Amino acid sequence: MSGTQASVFSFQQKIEQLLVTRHCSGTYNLEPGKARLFYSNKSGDKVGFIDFASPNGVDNTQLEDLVSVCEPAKFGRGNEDVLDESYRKAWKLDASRFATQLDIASSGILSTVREALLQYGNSRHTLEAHLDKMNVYGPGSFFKPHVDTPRDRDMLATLVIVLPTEHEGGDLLLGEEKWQFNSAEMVSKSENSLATDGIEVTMHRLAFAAFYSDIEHEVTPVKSGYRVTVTYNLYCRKGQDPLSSRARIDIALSPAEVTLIAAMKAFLSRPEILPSGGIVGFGLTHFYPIEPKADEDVDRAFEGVLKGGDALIERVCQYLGYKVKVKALYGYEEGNMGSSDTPSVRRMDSYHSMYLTNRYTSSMDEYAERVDQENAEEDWKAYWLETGAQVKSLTDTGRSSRRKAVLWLTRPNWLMASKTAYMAYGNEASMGYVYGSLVLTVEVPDAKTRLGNGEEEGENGDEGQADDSSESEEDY
Ligand SMILES: O=C(O)CCC(=O)C(=O)O
Ligand SMILES: [Fe+2]
Repeated sequence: MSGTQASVFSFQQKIEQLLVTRHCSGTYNLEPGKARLFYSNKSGDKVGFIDFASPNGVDNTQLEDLVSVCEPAKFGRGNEDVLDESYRKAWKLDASRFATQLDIASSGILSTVREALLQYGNSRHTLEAHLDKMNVYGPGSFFKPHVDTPRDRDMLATLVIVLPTEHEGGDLLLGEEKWQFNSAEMVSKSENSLATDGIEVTMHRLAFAAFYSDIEHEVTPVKSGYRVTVTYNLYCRKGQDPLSSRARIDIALSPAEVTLIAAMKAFLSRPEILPSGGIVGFGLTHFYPIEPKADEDVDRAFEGVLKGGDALIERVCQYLGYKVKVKALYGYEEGNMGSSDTPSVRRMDSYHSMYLTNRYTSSMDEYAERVDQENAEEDWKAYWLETGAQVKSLTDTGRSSRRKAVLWLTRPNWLMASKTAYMAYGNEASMGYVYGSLVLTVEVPDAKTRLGNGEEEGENGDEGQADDSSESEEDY
Protein backbone atom coordinates (compact mmCIF):
# COMPACT_ATOMS: atom_id res chain seq x y z
CA MET A 1 0.00 0.00 0.00
CA SER A 2 1.46 3.36 -0.99
CA GLY A 3 1.80 6.19 1.53
CA THR A 4 -1.13 7.99 -0.04
CA GLN A 5 -3.30 4.91 0.08
CA ALA A 6 -2.37 4.37 3.73
CA SER A 7 -3.41 7.90 4.67
CA VAL A 8 -6.63 7.57 2.69
CA PHE A 9 -7.36 4.27 4.37
CA SER A 10 -6.78 5.55 7.89
CA PHE A 11 -8.84 8.67 7.20
CA GLN A 12 -11.62 6.53 5.78
CA GLN A 13 -11.67 4.43 8.95
CA LYS A 14 -11.82 7.56 11.07
CA ILE A 15 -14.83 8.90 9.17
CA GLU A 16 -16.63 5.59 9.21
CA GLN A 17 -16.36 5.38 12.99
CA LEU A 18 -18.27 8.63 13.22
CA LEU A 19 -21.03 7.65 10.84
CA VAL A 20 -23.48 5.66 12.88
CA THR A 21 -27.07 5.20 11.80
CA ARG A 22 -29.26 7.50 13.81
CA HIS A 23 -32.54 6.59 15.35
CA CYS A 24 -34.34 7.63 18.44
CA SER A 25 -36.75 6.10 20.89
CA GLY A 26 -38.45 6.91 24.16
CA THR A 27 -41.62 6.80 26.20
CA TYR A 28 -44.34 9.29 26.99
CA ASN A 29 -46.84 9.19 29.85
CA LEU A 30 -50.40 9.39 28.56
CA GLU A 31 -52.58 12.00 30.20
CA PRO A 32 -56.14 11.05 31.14
CA GLY A 33 -58.62 12.30 28.56
CA LYS A 34 -55.96 12.70 25.88
CA ALA A 35 -55.35 9.17 24.68
CA ARG A 36 -58.52 7.85 23.15
CA LEU A 37 -58.42 6.14 19.81
CA PHE A 38 -61.68 6.19 17.84
CA TYR A 39 -62.31 3.77 15.00
CA SER A 40 -64.97 2.68 12.58
CA ASN A 41 -65.70 -0.24 10.32
CA LYS A 42 -65.64 0.11 6.54
CA SER A 43 -69.25 1.18 6.08
CA GLY A 44 -69.07 3.52 9.07
CA ASP A 45 -72.11 1.98 10.79
CA LYS A 46 -70.03 0.68 13.65
CA VAL A 47 -67.79 2.94 15.70
CA GLY A 48 -65.86 2.38 18.88
CA PHE A 49 -63.07 3.75 20.97
CA ILE A 50 -60.35 2.58 23.30
CA ASP A 51 -59.00 4.77 26.07
CA PHE A 52 -55.30 3.97 26.31
CA ALA A 53 -54.95 6.25 29.34
CA SER A 54 -57.57 4.36 31.31
CA PRO A 55 -56.09 3.59 34.77
CA ASN A 56 -57.32 0.00 34.48
CA GLY A 57 -55.48 -0.54 31.23
CA VAL A 58 -56.92 -2.04 28.06
CA ASP A 59 -58.25 -5.60 27.96
CA ASN A 60 -58.22 -8.17 25.18
CA THR A 61 -61.99 -7.91 24.54
CA GLN A 62 -61.52 -4.26 23.57
CA LEU A 63 -58.56 -5.12 21.35
CA GLU A 64 -60.47 -7.95 19.67
CA ASP A 65 -63.23 -5.47 18.83
CA LEU A 66 -60.61 -3.20 17.26
CA VAL A 67 -59.26 -6.14 15.25
CA SER A 68 -62.79 -6.88 14.00
CA VAL A 69 -62.79 -3.62 11.96
CA CYS A 70 -59.23 -4.09 10.62
CA GLU A 71 -58.04 -5.72 7.43
CA PRO A 72 -55.05 -7.98 6.82
CA ALA A 73 -51.97 -5.83 6.19
CA LYS A 74 -50.39 -5.97 2.76
CA PHE A 75 -46.88 -4.86 1.82
CA GLY A 76 -45.14 -3.74 -1.34
CA ARG A 77 -43.28 -6.10 -3.59
CA GLY A 78 -41.98 -3.88 -6.38
CA ASN A 79 -44.96 -2.04 -7.85
CA GLU A 80 -47.57 -4.29 -6.32
CA ASP A 81 -49.31 -4.45 -2.96
CA VAL A 82 -49.37 -8.09 -1.94
CA LEU A 83 -50.92 -10.10 0.84
CA ASP A 84 -48.45 -12.77 1.88
CA GLU A 85 -48.71 -13.92 5.47
CA SER A 86 -45.35 -15.65 5.28
CA TYR A 87 -43.77 -12.16 4.99
CA ARG A 88 -46.10 -9.91 6.89
CA LYS A 89 -48.80 -11.08 9.24
CA ALA A 90 -50.67 -8.22 10.90
CA TRP A 91 -53.88 -6.21 10.74
CA LYS A 92 -54.15 -2.68 9.57
CA LEU A 93 -56.58 0.22 9.63
CA ASP A 94 -56.24 3.08 7.16
CA ALA A 95 -55.92 6.61 8.49
CA SER A 96 -59.40 7.39 7.13
CA ARG A 97 -60.94 4.93 9.58
CA PHE A 98 -59.47 6.05 12.88
CA ALA A 99 -58.56 9.17 14.84
CA THR A 100 -56.42 9.56 17.90
CA GLN A 101 -56.45 12.24 20.57
CA LEU A 102 -52.73 11.88 20.90
CA ASP A 103 -50.91 14.98 19.65
CA ILE A 104 -47.33 14.16 18.70
CA ALA A 105 -46.47 17.85 18.35
CA SER A 106 -47.71 19.21 21.68
CA SER A 107 -46.49 16.08 23.50
CA GLY A 108 -42.94 16.99 22.42
CA ILE A 109 -42.41 13.68 20.63
CA LEU A 110 -41.99 15.30 17.21
CA SER A 111 -39.45 17.87 18.36
CA THR A 112 -37.45 15.16 20.18
CA VAL A 113 -37.37 13.11 17.00
CA ARG A 114 -36.48 16.13 14.90
CA GLU A 115 -33.49 16.90 17.07
CA ALA A 116 -32.14 13.39 16.62
CA LEU A 117 -32.82 12.93 12.92
CA LEU A 118 -31.95 16.40 11.65
CA GLN A 119 -29.02 16.84 14.01
CA TYR A 120 -26.59 18.13 11.39
CA GLY A 121 -29.19 19.44 8.99
CA ASN A 122 -30.29 22.95 8.37
CA SER A 123 -31.99 24.31 11.48
CA ARG A 124 -34.68 26.00 9.39
CA HIS A 125 -35.99 22.73 7.94
CA THR A 126 -39.17 21.43 9.47
CA LEU A 127 -40.19 17.88 10.13
CA GLU A 128 -43.76 17.29 9.02
CA ALA A 129 -45.62 14.24 10.31
CA HIS A 130 -48.35 12.59 8.26
CA LEU A 131 -50.48 9.98 9.93
CA ASP A 132 -50.11 6.80 7.89
CA LYS A 133 -51.95 3.87 9.47
CA MET A 134 -52.67 1.82 12.51
CA ASN A 135 -51.48 -1.77 12.82
CA VAL A 136 -52.41 -4.48 15.25
CA TYR A 137 -50.04 -7.38 15.78
CA GLY A 138 -51.76 -10.31 17.52
CA PRO A 139 -50.18 -13.58 18.67
CA GLY A 140 -48.03 -14.88 15.77
CA SER A 141 -47.99 -11.51 13.91
CA PHE A 142 -44.69 -10.21 12.47
CA PHE A 143 -43.20 -8.23 9.58
CA LYS A 144 -40.03 -9.50 7.91
CA PRO A 145 -37.14 -7.22 6.77
CA HIS A 146 -38.18 -4.35 4.53
CA VAL A 147 -37.67 -0.65 4.04
CA ASP A 148 -40.46 1.92 4.16
CA THR A 149 -41.48 2.89 0.67
CA PRO A 150 -40.62 6.49 -0.25
CA ARG A 151 -43.89 8.35 -0.89
CA ASP A 152 -42.30 11.61 -1.91
CA ARG A 153 -38.84 13.05 -2.38
CA ASP A 154 -38.92 14.71 1.04
CA MET A 155 -39.76 11.52 2.88
CA LEU A 156 -37.10 11.16 5.52
CA ALA A 157 -38.17 8.90 8.31
CA THR A 158 -40.84 6.77 9.96
CA LEU A 159 -42.27 7.28 13.43
CA VAL A 160 -43.85 4.28 15.16
CA ILE A 161 -45.94 4.80 18.28
CA VAL A 162 -46.64 1.67 20.31
CA LEU A 163 -49.69 2.12 22.54
CA PRO A 164 -49.76 0.63 26.04
CA THR A 165 -51.19 -2.88 25.91
CA GLU A 166 -49.97 -5.99 27.64
CA HIS A 167 -48.06 -8.18 25.18
CA GLU A 168 -44.86 -10.14 24.68
CA GLY A 169 -42.54 -10.13 21.66
CA GLY A 170 -42.99 -7.83 18.68
CA ASP A 171 -39.62 -6.11 18.90
CA LEU A 172 -38.62 -3.75 16.14
CA LEU A 173 -35.11 -4.62 14.88
CA LEU A 174 -33.31 -1.93 12.96
CA GLY A 175 -30.36 -1.82 10.59
CA GLU A 176 -27.34 -3.97 10.16
CA GLU A 177 -26.57 -4.07 13.86
CA LYS A 178 -30.19 -5.05 14.59
CA TRP A 179 -30.76 -2.34 17.15
CA GLN A 180 -33.65 -3.54 19.30
CA PHE A 181 -36.70 -1.47 20.17
CA ASN A 182 -38.29 -3.58 22.87
CA SER A 183 -41.59 -1.78 22.90
CA ALA A 184 -43.43 -4.49 24.89
CA GLU A 185 -41.20 -3.87 27.88
CA MET A 186 -41.21 -0.10 27.47
CA VAL A 187 -45.02 0.14 27.54
CA SER A 188 -45.35 -2.36 30.39
CA LYS A 189 -44.16 0.16 32.96
CA SER A 190 -46.79 2.40 34.45
CA GLU A 191 -46.48 5.10 37.07
CA ASN A 192 -48.72 6.08 39.92
CA SER A 193 -49.28 9.78 40.23
CA LEU A 194 -51.58 12.03 42.18
CA ALA A 195 -54.46 13.57 40.29
CA THR A 196 -55.61 17.12 41.15
CA ASP A 197 -58.25 15.72 43.54
CA GLY A 198 -55.52 13.94 45.48
CA ILE A 199 -56.48 10.44 44.34
CA GLU A 200 -53.66 8.26 43.08
CA VAL A 201 -54.06 7.21 39.44
CA THR A 202 -52.07 4.84 37.27
CA MET A 203 -50.49 6.49 34.23
CA HIS A 204 -49.72 4.33 31.24
CA ARG A 205 -47.03 5.18 28.76
CA LEU A 206 -46.59 4.77 25.06
CA ALA A 207 -43.25 3.95 23.45
CA PHE A 208 -42.01 5.56 20.25
CA ALA A 209 -39.21 4.92 17.77
CA ALA A 210 -38.19 7.00 14.78
CA PHE A 211 -35.71 5.95 12.11
CA TYR A 212 -34.71 6.89 8.57
CA SER A 213 -37.12 5.04 6.30
CA ASP A 214 -34.38 3.57 4.10
CA ILE A 215 -32.94 1.59 7.01
CA GLU A 216 -33.96 -2.03 6.76
CA HIS A 217 -36.13 -3.15 9.68
CA GLU A 218 -38.39 -5.94 10.85
CA VAL A 219 -40.91 -6.75 13.58
CA THR A 220 -40.30 -10.05 15.41
CA PRO A 221 -43.30 -12.32 16.14
CA VAL A 222 -45.66 -11.31 18.92
CA LYS A 223 -45.84 -14.18 21.41
CA SER A 224 -48.92 -13.15 23.35
CA GLY A 225 -51.36 -10.27 23.60
CA TYR A 226 -51.84 -7.48 21.07
CA ARG A 227 -49.32 -4.85 19.96
CA VAL A 228 -51.09 -1.73 18.66
CA THR A 229 -49.11 0.80 16.63
CA VAL A 230 -49.84 4.10 14.96
CA THR A 231 -47.30 5.05 12.27
CA TYR A 232 -46.44 8.42 10.76
CA ASN A 233 -44.38 9.27 7.69
CA LEU A 234 -41.99 12.11 8.45
CA TYR A 235 -41.13 14.58 5.70
CA CYS A 236 -38.28 17.05 5.85
CA ARG A 237 -39.53 20.28 4.30
CA LYS A 238 -36.90 22.78 3.31
CA GLY A 239 -37.12 25.98 5.29
CA GLN A 240 -38.22 29.10 3.49
CA ASP A 241 -35.77 31.92 3.89
CA PRO A 242 -37.61 35.21 3.79
CA LEU A 243 -34.76 36.83 5.68
CA SER A 244 -31.43 37.79 4.26
CA SER A 245 -28.75 35.13 4.12
CA ARG A 246 -27.02 36.91 6.99
CA ALA A 247 -29.88 35.93 9.29
CA ARG A 248 -28.80 32.29 9.49
CA ILE A 249 -29.13 30.21 12.59
CA ASP A 250 -26.00 28.21 13.23
CA ILE A 251 -26.09 25.46 15.78
CA ALA A 252 -22.91 24.93 17.80
CA LEU A 253 -20.63 22.14 16.62
CA SER A 254 -21.17 18.68 18.08
CA PRO A 255 -18.24 16.50 19.26
CA ALA A 256 -18.48 14.37 16.08
CA GLU A 257 -18.23 17.50 13.95
CA VAL A 258 -15.24 18.81 15.90
CA THR A 259 -13.45 15.46 15.46
CA LEU A 260 -14.20 15.24 11.76
CA ILE A 261 -13.20 18.85 11.09
CA ALA A 262 -9.81 18.25 12.72
CA ALA A 263 -9.32 14.97 10.82
CA MET A 264 -10.31 16.49 7.50
CA LYS A 265 -8.03 19.50 8.01
CA ALA A 266 -5.08 17.23 8.85
CA PHE A 267 -5.83 14.97 5.88
CA LEU A 268 -6.06 17.79 3.36
CA SER A 269 -2.90 19.40 4.66
CA ARG A 270 -0.92 16.41 3.37
CA PRO A 271 0.80 17.50 0.17
CA GLU A 272 0.59 14.02 -1.39
CA ILE A 273 -3.21 14.15 -1.34
CA LEU A 274 -4.54 15.48 -4.65
CA PRO A 275 -1.32 17.49 -5.23
CA SER A 276 -2.81 19.35 -8.19
CA GLY A 277 -6.25 19.66 -6.67
CA GLY A 278 -9.36 17.80 -7.73
CA ILE A 279 -12.50 16.38 -6.24
CA VAL A 280 -12.92 14.66 -2.90
CA GLY A 281 -15.90 12.32 -3.09
CA PHE A 282 -17.95 10.56 -0.41
CA GLY A 283 -20.31 7.70 -1.17
CA LEU A 284 -23.42 8.51 0.85
CA THR A 285 -24.38 6.05 3.56
CA HIS A 286 -28.12 6.38 3.12
CA PHE A 287 -30.44 5.86 0.19
CA TYR A 288 -32.56 8.80 -0.99
CA PRO A 289 -36.02 8.87 -2.61
CA ILE A 290 -35.69 9.67 -6.28
CA GLU A 291 -38.30 9.90 -8.98
CA PRO A 292 -36.36 8.54 -11.95
CA LYS A 293 -38.79 9.94 -14.50
CA ALA A 294 -38.60 13.46 -13.11
CA ASP A 295 -35.04 13.99 -14.32
CA GLU A 296 -34.49 16.38 -11.43
CA ASP A 297 -31.33 18.01 -10.25
CA VAL A 298 -30.17 15.86 -7.32
CA ASP A 299 -27.89 18.57 -6.02
CA ARG A 300 -30.76 20.98 -5.56
CA ALA A 301 -33.08 18.30 -4.29
CA PHE A 302 -30.86 16.98 -1.50
CA GLU A 303 -28.60 19.88 -0.57
CA GLY A 304 -29.17 20.48 3.12
CA VAL A 305 -31.57 17.57 3.64
CA LEU A 306 -29.17 14.65 3.93
CA LYS A 307 -29.60 12.04 6.63
CA GLY A 308 -27.46 11.34 9.72
CA GLY A 309 -23.80 10.78 8.91
CA ASP A 310 -24.26 12.09 5.37
CA ALA A 311 -25.42 15.41 6.79
CA LEU A 312 -22.45 15.36 9.15
CA ILE A 313 -20.02 15.14 6.23
CA GLU A 314 -21.88 17.87 4.35
CA ARG A 315 -21.82 20.24 7.32
CA VAL A 316 -18.14 19.62 8.03
CA CYS A 317 -17.16 20.28 4.41
CA GLN A 318 -19.20 23.47 4.42
CA TYR A 319 -17.66 24.51 7.71
CA LEU A 320 -14.24 24.13 6.08
CA GLY A 321 -15.36 26.48 3.34
CA TYR A 322 -15.94 23.96 0.56
CA LYS A 323 -18.89 24.05 -1.76
CA VAL A 324 -20.65 20.72 -1.42
CA LYS A 325 -22.49 19.05 -4.28
CA VAL A 326 -24.71 16.00 -4.29
CA LYS A 327 -24.27 13.96 -7.46
CA ALA A 328 -25.19 10.70 -9.11
CA LEU A 329 -22.27 8.56 -10.25
CA TYR A 330 -22.29 6.44 -13.37
CA GLY A 331 -19.77 4.08 -14.86
CA TYR A 332 -19.42 3.83 -18.61
CA GLU A 333 -17.72 1.23 -20.68
CA GLU A 334 -15.29 2.24 -23.30
CA GLY A 335 -16.86 2.68 -26.68
CA ASN A 336 -20.28 3.05 -25.24
CA MET A 337 -20.59 6.78 -25.59
CA GLY A 338 -22.38 6.50 -28.89
CA SER A 339 -24.96 8.89 -30.14
CA SER A 340 -27.73 7.36 -28.06
CA ASP A 341 -25.65 7.97 -24.94
CA THR A 342 -27.62 5.43 -22.99
CA PRO A 343 -25.68 4.74 -19.84
CA SER A 344 -24.52 1.17 -19.62
CA VAL A 345 -23.70 -0.03 -16.18
CA ARG A 346 -21.05 -2.69 -15.63
CA ARG A 347 -18.84 -3.93 -12.87
CA MET A 348 -16.65 -1.22 -11.45
CA ASP A 349 -13.39 -2.83 -12.57
CA SER A 350 -14.48 -2.89 -16.19
CA TYR A 351 -15.32 0.77 -16.32
CA HIS A 352 -13.52 2.98 -18.70
CA SER A 353 -14.47 6.08 -16.79
CA MET A 354 -16.76 7.32 -14.11
CA TYR A 355 -19.15 10.16 -14.67
CA LEU A 356 -20.65 12.50 -12.17
CA THR A 357 -23.96 14.01 -13.04
CA ASN A 358 -26.71 16.07 -11.49
CA ARG A 359 -29.38 13.84 -13.03
CA TYR A 360 -30.52 10.52 -11.73
CA THR A 361 -32.14 8.53 -14.50
CA SER A 362 -33.61 5.07 -14.38
CA SER A 363 -30.27 3.58 -15.32
CA MET A 364 -29.08 4.54 -11.88
CA ASP A 365 -31.27 1.70 -10.60
CA GLU A 366 -28.91 -0.67 -12.30
CA TYR A 367 -26.04 1.20 -10.76
CA ALA A 368 -27.51 0.67 -7.32
CA GLU A 369 -28.10 -2.98 -8.13
CA ARG A 370 -24.53 -3.39 -9.12
CA VAL A 371 -23.46 -2.43 -5.63
CA ASP A 372 -25.55 -5.32 -4.36
CA GLN A 373 -23.94 -7.95 -6.49
CA GLU A 374 -22.30 -10.73 -4.61
CA ASN A 375 -18.57 -10.17 -4.20
CA ALA A 376 -18.95 -6.64 -5.49
CA GLU A 377 -17.84 -5.34 -2.13
CA GLU A 378 -14.18 -6.14 -2.75
CA ASP A 379 -14.07 -4.47 -6.17
CA TRP A 380 -15.92 -1.54 -4.77
CA LYS A 381 -13.47 -1.12 -1.92
CA ALA A 382 -10.52 -1.37 -4.26
CA TYR A 383 -12.01 1.23 -6.51
CA TRP A 384 -12.95 3.45 -3.66
CA LEU A 385 -9.42 3.37 -2.35
CA GLU A 386 -7.90 4.07 -5.71
CA THR A 387 -6.40 7.49 -5.78
CA GLY A 388 -6.34 9.65 -8.81
CA ALA A 389 -9.25 7.95 -10.51
CA GLN A 390 -10.93 10.27 -12.92
CA VAL A 391 -14.44 11.47 -13.27
CA LYS A 392 -16.06 13.42 -15.98
CA SER A 393 -19.20 15.39 -15.71
CA LEU A 394 -22.14 14.84 -17.95
CA THR A 395 -23.88 17.71 -19.59
CA ASP A 396 -27.64 17.65 -19.82
CA THR A 397 -27.43 16.17 -23.30
CA GLY A 398 -25.49 13.25 -21.86
CA ARG A 399 -22.18 14.14 -23.47
CA SER A 400 -19.11 14.19 -21.34
CA SER A 401 -17.39 17.42 -20.66
CA ARG A 402 -14.55 18.03 -18.25
CA ARG A 403 -12.29 15.65 -16.42
CA LYS A 404 -11.07 15.98 -12.89
CA ALA A 405 -9.04 13.86 -10.51
CA VAL A 406 -11.18 12.38 -7.78
CA LEU A 407 -10.38 10.80 -4.47
CA TRP A 408 -13.14 8.69 -2.94
CA LEU A 409 -13.18 8.67 0.83
CA THR A 410 -16.22 6.69 1.90
CA ARG A 411 -18.00 3.77 0.32
CA PRO A 412 -21.66 4.20 -0.57
CA ASN A 413 -24.37 2.64 1.57
CA TRP A 414 -21.88 0.67 3.62
CA LEU A 415 -23.91 0.93 6.82
CA MET A 416 -27.06 -0.44 5.26
CA ALA A 417 -28.20 -4.00 5.89
CA SER A 418 -28.87 -6.45 3.04
CA LYS A 419 -29.39 -4.33 -0.05
CA THR A 420 -31.98 -6.67 -1.56
CA ALA A 421 -34.70 -5.01 0.47
CA TYR A 422 -34.25 -1.77 -1.46
CA MET A 423 -35.19 -3.46 -4.63
CA ALA A 424 -37.82 -5.87 -3.45
CA TYR A 425 -39.61 -5.24 -0.16
CA GLY A 426 -41.32 -2.06 0.89
CA ASN A 427 -44.15 -1.47 3.34
CA GLU A 428 -46.25 -0.24 0.40
CA ALA A 429 -46.12 -0.74 -3.33
CA SER A 430 -43.67 1.63 -4.95
CA MET A 431 -45.30 4.88 -6.09
CA GLY A 432 -42.89 6.21 -8.64
CA TYR A 433 -40.08 6.85 -6.19
CA VAL A 434 -37.10 4.56 -5.73
CA TYR A 435 -34.25 4.65 -3.25
CA GLY A 436 -31.20 5.90 -5.10
CA SER A 437 -27.56 5.77 -4.20
CA LEU A 438 -25.81 9.14 -4.38
CA VAL A 439 -22.41 10.68 -3.75
CA LEU A 440 -21.28 13.97 -2.25
CA THR A 441 -18.40 15.87 -3.81
CA VAL A 442 -16.27 18.87 -2.94
CA GLU A 443 -13.68 20.45 -5.13
CA VAL A 444 -10.36 21.12 -3.41
CA PRO A 445 -7.53 23.33 -4.66
CA ASP A 446 -3.98 22.10 -5.18
CA ALA A 447 -1.78 21.24 -2.21
CA LYS A 448 0.16 24.52 -2.23
CA THR A 449 -2.98 26.59 -2.03
CA ARG A 450 -4.37 24.33 0.67
CA LEU A 451 -1.21 24.73 2.72
CA GLY A 452 -1.48 28.45 2.29
CA ASN A 453 1.84 28.95 0.53
CA GLY A 454 0.82 28.70 -3.10
CA GLU A 455 -0.67 31.02 -5.65
CA GLU A 456 -4.44 31.10 -5.70
CA GLU A 457 -4.63 29.41 -9.08
CA GLY A 458 -1.88 26.89 -8.36
CA GLU A 459 1.17 26.50 -10.50
CA ASN A 460 0.98 22.97 -11.57
CA GLY A 461 -1.69 22.91 -14.24
CA ASP A 462 -0.11 20.16 -16.30
CA GLU A 463 -1.22 17.18 -14.29
CA GLY A 464 -2.90 15.80 -17.39
CA GLN A 465 -6.06 14.78 -15.57
CA ALA A 466 -7.77 18.09 -15.70
CA ASP A 467 -8.02 18.88 -19.36
CA ASP A 468 -9.97 21.99 -18.64
CA SER A 469 -8.85 23.08 -15.22
CA SER A 470 -9.59 26.72 -15.88
CA GLU A 471 -13.33 25.99 -15.83
CA SER A 472 -15.23 27.30 -12.89
CA GLU A 473 -16.14 24.85 -10.14
CA GLU A 474 -19.73 24.85 -11.32
CA ASP A 475 -18.66 22.73 -14.22
CA TYR A 476 -17.87 19.37 -12.75
O1 LIG B 1 -44.40 -1.70 14.17
C1 LIG B 1 -43.22 -1.42 14.01
O2 LIG B 1 -42.42 -1.35 14.94
C2 LIG B 1 -42.72 -1.17 12.62
C3 LIG B 1 -43.78 -1.35 11.58
C4 LIG B 1 -43.26 -1.22 10.18
O3 LIG B 1 -42.12 -1.42 9.92
C5 LIG B 1 -44.18 -0.80 9.09
O4 LIG B 1 -45.39 -0.74 9.31
O5 LIG B 1 -43.69 -0.53 7.98
FE1 LIG C 1 -41.64 -0.54 8.08
